[in-house]
Amino acid sequence: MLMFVCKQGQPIRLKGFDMNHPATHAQGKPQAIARIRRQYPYNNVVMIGDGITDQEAVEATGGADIFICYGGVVERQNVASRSDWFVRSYDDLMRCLKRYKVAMVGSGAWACAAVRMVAQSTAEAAQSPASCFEPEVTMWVHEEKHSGRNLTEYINEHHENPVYLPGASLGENLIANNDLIETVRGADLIIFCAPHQFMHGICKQLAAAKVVNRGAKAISLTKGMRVRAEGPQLISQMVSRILGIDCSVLMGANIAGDIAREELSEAVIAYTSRDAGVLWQQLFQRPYFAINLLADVPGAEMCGTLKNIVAVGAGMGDGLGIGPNSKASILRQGLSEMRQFCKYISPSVRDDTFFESCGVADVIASCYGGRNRRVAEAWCQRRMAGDQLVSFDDLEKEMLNGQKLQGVLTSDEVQEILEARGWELNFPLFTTINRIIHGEVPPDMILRC
Ligand SMILES: NC(=O)C1=CN([C@@H]2O[C@H](COP(=O)(O)OP(=O)(O)OC[C@H]3O[C@@H](n4cnc5c(N)ncnc54)[C@H](O)[C@@H]3O)[C@@H](O)[C@H]2O)C=CC1
Ligand SMILES: O=C(CO)COP(=O)(O)O
Repeated sequence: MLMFVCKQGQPIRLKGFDMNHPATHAQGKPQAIARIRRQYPYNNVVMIGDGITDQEAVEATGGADIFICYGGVVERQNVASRSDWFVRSYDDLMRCLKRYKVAMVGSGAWACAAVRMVAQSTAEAAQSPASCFEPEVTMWVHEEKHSGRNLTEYINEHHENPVYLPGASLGENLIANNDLIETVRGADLIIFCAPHQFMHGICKQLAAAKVVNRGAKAISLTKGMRVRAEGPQLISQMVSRILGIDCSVLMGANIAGDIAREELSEAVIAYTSRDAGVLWQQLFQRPYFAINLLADVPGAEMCGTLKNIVAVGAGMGDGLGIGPNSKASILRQGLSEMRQFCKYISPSVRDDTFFESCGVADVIASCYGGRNRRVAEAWCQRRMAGDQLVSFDDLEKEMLNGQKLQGVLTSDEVQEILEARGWELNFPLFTTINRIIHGEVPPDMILRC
C-alpha cells in the first residue's frame, strides 16, 4: 500500500510501501483473490477498481470473474475500455447487488416465531446498502376468521398473529397474504413451515402454478414425513422433488413461544449446498438464536420428526405420574430408537447429529415443554380415569386452538414402515407408543416395553 502523510487533505509525502501487502508486487492481486476463493465458498468474484493492475487481475488464471471499472475518483480510458462495466457512482454498484426476496409458507406458532426472526434480520440488513435481502417478507396464511374478520387482514393491521402466536410483534415488514401462489411468486428464498400433513398438497399447488423460480432455494422447518409404497419421504425430499429446487432444513429444540420471547435457543441448519446453508444462517441467526451448520439433512430432519413420537411417550409417562428416573428411561430409549431408525433408513446419517440441537436437545425440550407431551399427558390421565372414548383428535381441538399435533400422525407413519419391513421388535418403544395410542395395550405398557 502507498502511505501518504496528509496535511489539509493534500498528500505531501510518500512514506513508503507495505512490502508484505499482495497489492505491492506483481501478480499480488490475483494471489489475494485466490486466497479469498480458498477461504470463502464464493462462486463468483468481482474485481472493482480503476487501475490497470485491477483490470489485469481478471485476466490472470484464478483471478476475478469480471471487472467493474470505477470512475468515481479518476477515469482512465484504457482501463474503462477493457472493463465489463463502467460506473461513476457507488450507488449504481449497490443497486445491482442481488437482493433475495423471502417468502414464508405457513402461519402457525413456529412459522410466526421463525418469520419474526427473519423479518428482524431483513429489516436490520436493509440499513446497509450492501444488504442481500429485500426488507419485505411475505407470509402465506391459511385463512380463517378471527373476531369476525380475516386473520390475514388482522395480521397486516396489527403485525401480530393473535390465534397462533399472540403477544409477539411480527414486524411491520412482514406482509401476510392468503393466496399461496401470490405469496411465493418471485421469491428467491422459500421457507416451508406448515404442519407436515399439508405439505404435499401445498407443493403440488405450487408446482401446478409453475410459480417457483428455477434458481430459488428452499428450507423446511416442518417436522414430519410422508410414507409412500417405496418408503419414507422426508419433507425436504418432497420439496426438492416436486419443485425442483435445493432444500435445506432448520431443526432444533425450538419451542415457538420461548423463541418469540427471545429466550436463548439453538438450532441446526442442515444443507446439501454449503452456500445455501451459509445464506440461510445469515437470515435466521439472531443474538438469541444460535445456528450450527451441519452437512446431514436426513439425520437432522429425521431427528426432528421422530422426537415427536418420543414426546408423545414422555407425555403418557407424565400422565401416569412417573418420576424423573422412569421419564429419563423413556427419553434414553427414544433417542436410541431415533438413531437406529435413522441408520436403517439412511446409513450415512452422522453420529454427531444426535448431539446437536436437533437431536438430544430437541428430545429434552419437547419431552418437557412441547404440545405433543402436553396433549398425551391429558389423554393418558383421561384414559386412566376411565374415559375410554377420549381421542387425540378431540384433545387437539380442545387444547390447541387450531395448532396441529404431529406426533400421533408420525407414530402411525413410522409404524407403517416398521410393519412393512418387519422391524417392530427392534423398536419396542415406538411400537408400544403406537399400540397405546390405538388402545391395543394399556398406557402403563410404556413402562414395560
Ligand atoms: N410450534 C412449535 O413450537 C414448533 C413446531 N415445529 C413444526 O413446525 C411445523 C408447523 O407447526 P406450527 O407453525 O407450530 O403450526 P401450528 O400447529 O401452530 O398451526 C397449524 C397451522 O396449520 C394451518 N392449517 C390448518 N389447516 C390447514 C390446511 N388444510 N392447509 C394448510 N395449513 C393449514 C393453520 O392455519 C395454522 O397456521 C410442524 O411440523 C411442527 O412440528 C417445529 C418446531 C417448533
Ligand atoms: O418441535 C418442537 C420443539 O422443538 C415443538 O414440539 P411440539 O409440537 O410437541 O410442541
